[in-house]
Parts: sequence; structure tokens; C-alpha cells
Amino acid sequence: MKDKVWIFDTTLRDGEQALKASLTEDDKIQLAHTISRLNVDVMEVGFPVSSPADFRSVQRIATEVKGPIICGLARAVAKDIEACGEALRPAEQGRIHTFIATSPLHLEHKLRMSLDDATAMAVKSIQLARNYTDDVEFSCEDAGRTPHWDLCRIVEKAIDAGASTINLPDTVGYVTPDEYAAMIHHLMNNVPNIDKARLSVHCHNDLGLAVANSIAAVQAGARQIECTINGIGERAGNCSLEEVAMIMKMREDHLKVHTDIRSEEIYRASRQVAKICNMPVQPNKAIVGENAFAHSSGIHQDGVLKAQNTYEIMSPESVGVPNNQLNMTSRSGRHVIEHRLEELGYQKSDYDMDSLYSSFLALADQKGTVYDYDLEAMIYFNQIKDKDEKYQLEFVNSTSNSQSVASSTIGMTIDGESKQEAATGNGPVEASFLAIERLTGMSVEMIEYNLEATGQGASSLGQVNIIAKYDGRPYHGAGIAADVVEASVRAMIRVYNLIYRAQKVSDLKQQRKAG
Ligand SMILES: CC(=O)SCCNC(=O)CCNC(=O)[C@H](O)C(C)(C)COP(=O)(O)OP(=O)(O)OC[C@H]1O[C@@H](n2cnc3c(N)ncnc32)[C@H](O)[C@@H]1OP(=O)(O)O
Ligand SMILES: CC(C)C(=O)C(=O)O
Repeated sequence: MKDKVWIFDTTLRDGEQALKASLTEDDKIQLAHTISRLNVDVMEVGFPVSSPADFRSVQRIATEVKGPIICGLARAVAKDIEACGEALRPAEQGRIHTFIATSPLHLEHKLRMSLDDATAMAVKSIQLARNYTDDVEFSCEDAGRTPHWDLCRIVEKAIDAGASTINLPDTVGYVTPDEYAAMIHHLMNNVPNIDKARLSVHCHNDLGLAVANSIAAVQAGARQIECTINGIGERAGNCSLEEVAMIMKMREDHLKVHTDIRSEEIYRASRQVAKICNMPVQPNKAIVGENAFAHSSGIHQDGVLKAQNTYEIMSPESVGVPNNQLNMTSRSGRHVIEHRLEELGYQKSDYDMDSLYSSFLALADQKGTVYDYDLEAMIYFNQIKDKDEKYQLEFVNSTSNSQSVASSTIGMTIDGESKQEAATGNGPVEASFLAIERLTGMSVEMIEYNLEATGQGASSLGQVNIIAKYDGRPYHGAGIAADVVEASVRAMIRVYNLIYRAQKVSDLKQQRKAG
């Protein structure tokens, strides 16, 4: 049986300390229920002495939330311990977590006392806490910068006083993994009663080492990790719960430890914490970031389509993410487009891949990510460059401003020959249409012009539908592009190509009549 590592979530205490605005009581109770669904072992939910509101929140969570041990934080002073004990009284299992700084820097400049004085305060506060609960945790604040022998002295006394969990915070995120391991090993080898307590670590991320330090401490013998969802917390935050939970899940065989975390609840908890705490998760955040299961380059996408574990060490479902994403960008290959169209119900006969792919790349270069509706619009509006078309767009270069006329230069190939014309107009669309008239030598009568978005939000495309008359007959042209002027030009060129086709048909009919 592999050793269990306890997960001590402090999202609602250390995590909340970092918020610009404290959470309301309702916010905390909602998050407490969500966090408990992760099956964390301990949930630290506040600092009861700090305010009546925090006292009430702790008390309400202690009353309503079942499952985890409910924990409150207290300085090594009687009023803090008493407030904590009272607030936790309704809990099925309550833990009082008391702490005092032990580093020379904090002792001299913040507490202005000796280590012996701090140790005496710690012993008294632990003994007082034991009047409320058997489950008392003691933290040596700033342990990361405390000489190991000083730690040994206060830890031994704290265990003798009744602390069953000894927490060694790297309060300012200064320690490296090897130093953390050395600290744990030193305590395990030099504190006589160390086996009576579970060693815990509480790592901050000021140097980006919180998760690495937590795992190093576990490898050295610690069996509780204090962490927060999305890694929120003071300054650069704490150790991220989702990251250490998935490290121990995915590398259980190597680490020889496990947790009881329900990983499929991670993503939902992460999004709720991000929303309620107004702390958005960065896109490349491990496990829960928007990009965590998004594959963008063609080689990765092709690999994932053939075998998911080529580029995914865990399934998105294992952390509660509905599915992975294959973002269609200019770095995507043909396979992912074919796969996406197949999922959308298209047969290979519905499109010409080479033409579609070149149009796809042009669009992707323009707008970054190509969405399903873009692909479908390209197929439906036949924006695939048909090699037989007489008129083909090369470029649109239009300008407009509210103080003067607009101008536009249109480049086209006509029967394979590149030509360009410029014109001015009341707007860039009218200027572009006039330039097309000059290039084709034909003028059409605009009957209808319709512009709409093909998708959602700023990344959608402009879709233009035109009805125009030539020689008494209506023609319908459609075009799409990220730029609405280009979409209009594409639609109009479509009209001219249809006119040309109609003329060809008419000529053929005349020839047949003539004989
Ligand atoms: C590393 C951490 O995250 S620790 C947790 C941080 N969380 C909080 O601070 C919670 C919000 N804080 C508060 O509500 C307030 O600071 C309170 C209620 C805890 C204390 O408020 P006040 O009594 O006004 O004290 P204030 O915050 O100004 O200063 C802290 C005092 O506690 C003392 N102190 C700090 N840590 C400890 C400790 N672990 N044990 C005993 N005393 C401590 C300081 O020396 C200072 O005492 P002093 O006024 O005699 O110099
Ligand atoms: C009170 C302790 C656990 C703490 O939050 C820290 O030292 O960072």
C-alpha cells in the first residue's frame, strides 16, 4: 500500500488573503462545498479572530460542510485560539492550526522576542487548543529561513505539547527543493518524538518553486501538502492543489505515494474559484489553463488524432475538462481539418482539400484561429479558389476616413493575367466596386447588399451577400473574410464570374443555333 499524502486546502484562508476584496460569507460557503467535493483531507477556511464576518464564515462552514476536517488559523495567543475553538465547535472534525515565526529575521524584527519566548508561546497555545480538539497543527512560520537546529528545538516541544501535525512553511518562497528535502531529513533524523506527528509543508511561489518544493518534501518524508486551488495566495501564491494532486496521480509508481483527491472535480473547482475570487487563470496554467489540453500545431494534432497519449499525459476528462481542443491555426495540417469536417458531418467529396487548405491558411494568417463556422462558410460560400474562374482576387488595399473620400486599389488576375485598378468613393466598399468595374469593363446595378457576422464575438468573419443585375438579369454573389471590405469584394467578384459564365453559356447556345 503506497503512503497517503494528505491534501490540506487553504484556498479559503491563505488564498483569500490575496484577494483585493474579502469573500462574502455566501461565497465562502459555496466554495467550501465545491472544495469538499474534491475530497480534500483538511480544509482551512479562515482566521476566526480577524473579524466577526470571518468568525461567522468559519462557524457556518463548520456547521454545514461535511467530509473534510475543518480548520481555522490562530496566532500563538489565547484570544486567537479561543476564537478558533469557538468557531470550530460545530464541526464534526475540527482542527486548530496555530503558528509563530521562528526565523531570526522574524523573531528580531517582527515579534521582537527570542526563540525561547516564541517556543513558550507556541507550547501554551497548543496546550490551550487541545482543550478544544485533539487535532492541533503547529506551524513554524518562515521555517524556510530558520536554522535547522532551531526548528528541531521548537518542533520537539510543540509535539510534546500535543501538536499532531507539524507544518514547515516556506513563507516567502525562498527555499529550493534540495533545501526543503534537507530540512525534512534533518528533522526526521534529529527530533526524538518526530514519529508522533505528521510532517506538513506549506510552500509559496515567489520563485516559482512551490510545487517542486512540495514534491521534494514529500519525497523526503512529508505526508501533508498545504495548497490552494489555482495556486492563489499571498503575493505569487501558494502551491497549486491541482498540480500536486495530478503529479501524485500520474507519477504514483515513481513517487510511491497517493492522495484521495477526486481529480475529475478539479476543473469545475478551478473555474468557480477563478470566478468567485475574480482571479482569472492564465491560459498556460498547468492542468486547468485554457491551453492545458489545447493542441495547436499540426504535428501535435496529427499525433493526438492517431494516439491521444502522443501529446497528452493525462486525459482532459481525468481533471473534469470536457474534451481536448484541436485549435485550427496556420500551424495546423490537413489531418485536423479533415477530422473536424468529418465530425461536422462532411464527406471528403464535399470539398477539394488542396484548395480548401490554401484558403484556410490565408484565413488563419489573417485571423489566428479558424473556427468550425469559418470552415463551413468557406465550403458553403465556395470561397475555394476555382482555377477556372475568369476573375480572381489578388489583393484589396482600401483606405477610408471620415474627413475625405475613401480610396481602394484592387488587384485581380483576369484570364491568368495580373491587373490592378484604383478608384475613390463615398466609402471603401463603393471605391472597391468602382475599381472592379474598371478592371472588368462591366457595370452592374446593385439591388441588395447584406453584411452579417458568421460567428460569435470579435473573431467572427464578415459575410456579405450581394444581389446585382446585369443586362436585366439578377446574380447572387457571396463572400466571407475577416475584413468586411474584402468580403464585399469577394462577393462582387463572384457576381462578375457568374455573369461571365452566363455569357459563355449564351455564346455556346448562339453557336449551336448558328450551326
Ligand atoms: C504567513 C501568514 O499568512 S500568517 C496569516 C496572516 N493572516 C492575517 O493576518 C489575518 C488578518 N489579520 C488580522 O486580522 C490582524 O492582523 C490580527 C487580528 C491577526 C491582529 O491584528 P492586531 O492585533 O491589530 O495586530 P497587527 O495585525 O497590527 O500586528 C500583528 C501583531 O501580532 C503579532 N504576531 C504576529 N504573528 C504572531 C503569532 N504567530 N503569534 C503571536 N503573535 C503574533 C505581531 O508581533 C503583532 O504584535 P504587536 O502589535 O505586539 O507588534
Ligand atoms: C501561517 C502559515 C502556515 C502561513 O500561511 C505561511 O507561513 O505562509
